[in-house]
Amino acid sequence: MDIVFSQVDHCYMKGTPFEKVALKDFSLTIPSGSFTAVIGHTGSGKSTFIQHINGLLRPSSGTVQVGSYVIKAGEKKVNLKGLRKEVGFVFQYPEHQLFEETVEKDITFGPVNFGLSKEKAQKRARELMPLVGLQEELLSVSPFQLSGGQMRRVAIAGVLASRPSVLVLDEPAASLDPEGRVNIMNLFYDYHKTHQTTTILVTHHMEDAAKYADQIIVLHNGMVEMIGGRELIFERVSRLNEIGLDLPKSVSFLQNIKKKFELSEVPMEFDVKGTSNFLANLVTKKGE
Ligand SMILES: Nc1ncnc2c1ncn2[C@@H]1O[C@H](COP(=O)(O)OP(=O)(O)OP(=O)(O)O)[C@@H](O)[C@H]1O
Repeated sequence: MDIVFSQVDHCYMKGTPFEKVALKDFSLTIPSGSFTAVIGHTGSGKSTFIQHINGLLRPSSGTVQVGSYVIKAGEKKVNLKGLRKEVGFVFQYPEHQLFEETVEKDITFGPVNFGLSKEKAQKRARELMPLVGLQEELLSVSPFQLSGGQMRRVAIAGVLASRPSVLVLDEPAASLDPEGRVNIMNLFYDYHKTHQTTTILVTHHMEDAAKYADQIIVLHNGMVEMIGGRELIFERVSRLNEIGLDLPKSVSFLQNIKKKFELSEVPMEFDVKGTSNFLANLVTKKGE
């Protein structure tokens, strides 16, 4: 599903002394099936932006279009239930949203609520367990008996169980150790590749933006500061620094190599472990 924002403004507490314009003249397109990273310093508007994608927030002016769903400022008639089935959200600490007596009930809650039969939802839950790295036997236990990492995986399975066309990830690996974060991020990346899900990742981790995203959106003061592929974004080092963002280490390393050896181009492509494909090829060639 393409996602198109056209001249969107969002103002909190409009008409009060606390009025705050959080998005200004926001226009962009997220192509269907892409992996987009959204970066920006604290308060730049990332959360406000993503909450427009499933109608949790509505534009104060302008239009948000998600596939065939159109949310126009001032218009109330939108089929939000249909839209929310299509757009899955994984917030920070998704495990805090678990509430059912068993893992299976938690995973099947969303799809059953959206009208899928209990049997079909249970089948999906069984299929999802290995995909999120959990044993099927855990379906019958209480999610509150599990470890924090397992609970997070249950919550993620619960979002995937509704088979969303768009997956919005708001720092889904928050608080995990480096290995845990790589595992969770690779899970989402594999899911995105297999199902062609339009994936939007909000992150403070520039490395994750470099590693996974086809498109990067940089926000600053509620506005789209930059939008484009890695090469385009990471070339603008001084502007990124000005707005409080650092280059990912892997990217600055590659740029130093480019400068030192006076290379015309060094492709900014990384495998899922974050290894530069360019450097890996060089090493292989040298060893041949
Ligand atoms: N409910 C609200 N009421 C009033 N102002 C708000 C509200 N939510 C956010 N804001 C303000 O809107 C601006 C954008 O906030 P937003 O949470 O979208 O930024 P963010 O980039 O997601 O920040 P962070 O990285 O800290 O999560 C900030 O100035 C924030 O203080």
